[in-house]
Amino acid sequence: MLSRKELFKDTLKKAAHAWKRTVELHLTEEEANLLRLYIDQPGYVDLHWVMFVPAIKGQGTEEQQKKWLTMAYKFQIIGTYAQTELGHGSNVQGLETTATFDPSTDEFIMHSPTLTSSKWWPGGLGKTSTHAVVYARLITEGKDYGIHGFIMQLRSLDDHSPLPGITIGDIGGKFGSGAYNSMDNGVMRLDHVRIPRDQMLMRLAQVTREGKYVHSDVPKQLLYGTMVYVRQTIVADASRALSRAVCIAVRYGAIRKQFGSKAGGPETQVLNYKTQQSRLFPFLASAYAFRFVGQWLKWLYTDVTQKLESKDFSTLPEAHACTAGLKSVTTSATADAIEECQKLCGGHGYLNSSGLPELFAVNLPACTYEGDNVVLLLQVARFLMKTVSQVASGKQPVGTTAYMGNIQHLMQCKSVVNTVEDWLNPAAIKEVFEARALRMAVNCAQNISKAPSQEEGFEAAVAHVQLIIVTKFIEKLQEDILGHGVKEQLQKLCGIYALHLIHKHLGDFLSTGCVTARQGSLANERLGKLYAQVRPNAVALVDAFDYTDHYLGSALGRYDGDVYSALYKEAWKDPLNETVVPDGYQEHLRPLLKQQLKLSRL
Ligand SMILES: CC(C)(COP(=O)(O)OP(=O)(O)OC[C@H]1O[C@@H](n2cnc3c(N)ncnc32)[C@H](O)[C@@H]1OP(=O)(O)O)[C@@H](O)C(=O)NCCC(=O)NCCSC(=O)/C=C/CC(=O)O
Ligand SMILES: Cc1cc2nc3c(=O)[nH]c(=O)nc-3n(C[C@H](O)[C@H](O)[C@H](O)COP(=O)(O)OP(=O)(O)OC[C@H]3O[C@@H](n4cnc5c(N)ncnc54)[C@H](O)[C@@H]3O)c2cc1C
Repeated sequence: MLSRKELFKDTLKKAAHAWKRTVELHLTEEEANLLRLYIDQPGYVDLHWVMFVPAIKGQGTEEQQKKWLTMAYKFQIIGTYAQTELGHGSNVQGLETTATFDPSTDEFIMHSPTLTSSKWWPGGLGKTSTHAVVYARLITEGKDYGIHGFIMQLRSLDDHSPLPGITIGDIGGKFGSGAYNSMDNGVMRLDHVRIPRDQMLMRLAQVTREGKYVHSDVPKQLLYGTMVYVRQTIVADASRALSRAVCIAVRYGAIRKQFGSKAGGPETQVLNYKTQQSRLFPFLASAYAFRFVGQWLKWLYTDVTQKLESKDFSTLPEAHACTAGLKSVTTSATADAIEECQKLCGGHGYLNSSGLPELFAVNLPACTYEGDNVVLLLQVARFLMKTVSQVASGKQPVGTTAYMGNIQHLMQCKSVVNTVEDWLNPAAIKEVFEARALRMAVNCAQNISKAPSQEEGFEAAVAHVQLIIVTKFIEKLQEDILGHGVKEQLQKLCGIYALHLIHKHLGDFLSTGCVTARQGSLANERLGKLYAQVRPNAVALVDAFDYTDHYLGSALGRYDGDVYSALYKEAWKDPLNETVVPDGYQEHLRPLLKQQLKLSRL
């Protein structure tokens, strides 16, 4: 087991190799990220590509982009994204770091005025990054203009030592033993560090030589643009992580046999048990659902970015709501699913050699970074409340809230489901999800009008996001899908995804009158039938993810199913097994045993 310092050094070696190959092969950002996925390290290349570069692209002027991105693409500098502080992470407007303009020297003075203003968490900040985009309160002419981004050099490019006025280090070990512990999430304090005025990212606003603050014609929300970008990538990451865990649990469930042997015959595959299927197959369906909605979200983000370039900001609120909501719902579901997949594999799921503990440790923080999942859902609730009031004033909603324009019908419709088979009808499913989401949003708006609260709407936001995921799965099935019988299997998985949500949130559907108790029971009955129908193809459906054993990193999820010899082989690799008599026996165990033996002979 490597120490944290050895783990860090090993990861730095891998990351430096990845960067070298990135430059030598002239990789694009997309390709560099794929390379990062292959080495499967949430290391330094993450923040450099995923946040430092996008922040400069989104908030820098053309001139600033030209200057800084040229160096960043060639890895002449290594950047991170320093926004969160010890005292504030969710509340960006509450950040305390200051950037005070000094007209006498044409510089900003970057300072950490309090302990809680210490930058805290930025990945790669502790030991690796030479530069950062630092978010701070811009103060000029004695006035505080709120949070803006500034490019700062942190370390010497000669010997990597911190620059004067900068105290910088690692925040210490984190949950889990692997990847995130190889990452130097850092702490940084600034003691009146001066930077040139032109290192303020000036696309959104600028400060003139005289110190005048000038806001540009782009919405201030573009300050948050980098987080929108990352959140849409996180949905794809979640679908990948979930499909890895499901692949391991399904393959192992097909190999593992427990009980059920008759007359000395073979025991039963645990994947045949209904309890195993009802716990695992919704995750299999979710893995496909999140992959499809992630593909759609990537299209939405690209479309919004193109519109922004032509100064069309009309879809920015929708992009924020969709990226925030989908990041929240998919990462929470994925973290819960990976933990459950560990349990679905019994004791062996708890072994590091199963690959599941590390998968859990690396993906659990996704519920927090890039925005705490509750805080992000409250942003979606805010967006929904604005939409409901716009509908009330006669404005026709568009995009993912277009269904709210059908308010007359959806507020009173009754589900058309009368038989188990009716629950296979995508139109019936979509209408039930639309009605639930709309009715919950309207109920929330009515409650807020009676008693305004920032925290109303959490459940309505979940209902809206789940509707988006179900809708995108249904739309995916309306496309041409290659492969004999593939569409039929995906239709079953779409049914499982939607009906397991009805089962899980039946209270919502009943309390808003979208389904009756009988229809709810028919949904459960249909769900059980779908599990049985998917069982014969479950292994094929996870093989379809096409993960190599190397990438899966699991003795339980091996393609060849040779689980027990793999577990046994892995066990002997453990350092504890380097000696048959363990270190410590002579000092601690032997004296006790000898002493007790002697006493027993007296
Ligand atoms: C919670 C936030 C959004 C609160 O923002 P704030 O300005 O304080 O208040 P409002 O809620 O009133 O928002 C004002 C206005 O702006 C809109 N808006 C908010 N965010 C965005 C956005 N991203 N894009 C577009 N528009 C946005 C909002 O809808 C309001 O518009 P109205 O028309 O309704 O007025 C904010 O504090 C926030 O985002 N908090 C989360 C912080 C966060 O995500 N931090 C991540 C740090 S980086 C990180 O974690 C890296 C991890 C490393 C790794 O990934 O490995
Ligand atoms: C592994 C990892 C890597 C990270 N990397 C970076 C990085 O590279 N750069 C960077 O800048 N940051 C980074 N972060 C920090 C991360 O962005 C923040 O931790 C995250 O935004 C959550 O903010 P917080 O820690 O302040 O949580 P808090 O907001 O303090 O959350 C604590 C609790 O309060 C609740 N809460 C907060 N506000 C409200 C509200 N208004 N209503 C209801 N409940 C509320 C939350 O739901 C949560 O349950 C990283 C974090 C982690 C874990």
